[in-house]
Amino acid sequence: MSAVLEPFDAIDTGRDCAACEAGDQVADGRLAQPSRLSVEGVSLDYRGERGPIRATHRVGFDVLPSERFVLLGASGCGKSSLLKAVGGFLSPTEGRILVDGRPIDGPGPDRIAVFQEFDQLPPWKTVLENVAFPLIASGSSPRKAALEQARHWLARVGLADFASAFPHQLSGGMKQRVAIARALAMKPRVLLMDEPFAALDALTRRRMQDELLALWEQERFTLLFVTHSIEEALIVGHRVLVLSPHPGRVRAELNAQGLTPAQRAAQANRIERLLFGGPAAVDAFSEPVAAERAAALN
Ligand SMILES: Nc1ncnc2c1ncn2[C@@H]1O[C@H](COP(=O)(O)OP(=O)(O)OP(=O)(O)O)[C@@H](O)[C@H]1O
Repeated sequence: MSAVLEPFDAIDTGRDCAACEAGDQVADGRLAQPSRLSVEGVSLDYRGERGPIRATHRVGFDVLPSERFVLLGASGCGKSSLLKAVGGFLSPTEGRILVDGRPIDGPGPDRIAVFQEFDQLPPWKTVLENVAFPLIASGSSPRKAALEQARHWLARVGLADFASAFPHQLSGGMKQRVAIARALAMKPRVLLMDEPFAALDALTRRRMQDELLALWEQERFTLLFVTHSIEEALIVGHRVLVLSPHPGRVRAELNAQGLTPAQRAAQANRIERLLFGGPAAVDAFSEPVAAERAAALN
């Protein structure tokens, strides 16, 4: 198998990604300047009964400002753990995580997460209160301004008419839109999404992916998105980091931007081989990609 990269395998360093250079195109200045996220050689361990459980082993990647970056891998490869670590809820055993060159020190409003669960919204609060609550609780905005911001973001996700509804009155997709509005209202520098659409039916999931991309077109936030769906990774991501099974290690970093349908199908096949095809696939993809990426960064 040839180790030569085809054009759509080339690492996207952001130079041909208009969006990645669009830190100054944030709509109305409503979101904070998108940040660069660097994960450097991060190993994550949990305390198990019989000693530490290694979730990821020396994982490294860079997410450029306004880039959509996807972590893809089988169940248990450490995707959520990486997101928790970037969120500041889990400290690396080795390696470090930086936002705009500064090591993170615990959770912060610059990194906000949206999860898969529908019950991430307190059920006793209205939709409007749910979106405004973190702004008020964190002291980011006084109540009146927070409610205004919340209305703005609800309109952005198409839920202006549901401000007074309670979460149980919404569909799964609508609840996820509320969660996205709530996250974006905090003006994060990096938006973290952990399988946000995994619990939705196929049609709603597809629509939500399109809506997320449309929202990103307007707001150009830096996005770190976790999924175990190859299809979703190629729809959502500019780049996709493929992780090996437990403990997660980087198998390859692949371009997912600007692909024709045929290229996307080929890329999906490659990812499938990377995930399930054994060491040959690693030789064919990981090493040249890693080398090219290193060269591009130096
Ligand atoms: N709180 C915890 N305590 C002990 N081990 C944990 C804990 N959370 C995760 N792990 C272990 O760490 C590894 C990685 O888990 P993680 O949830 O990050 O994987 P994942 O790729 O997100 O999986 P999934 O796609 O199923 O959500 C797994 O082996 C898991 O059992």
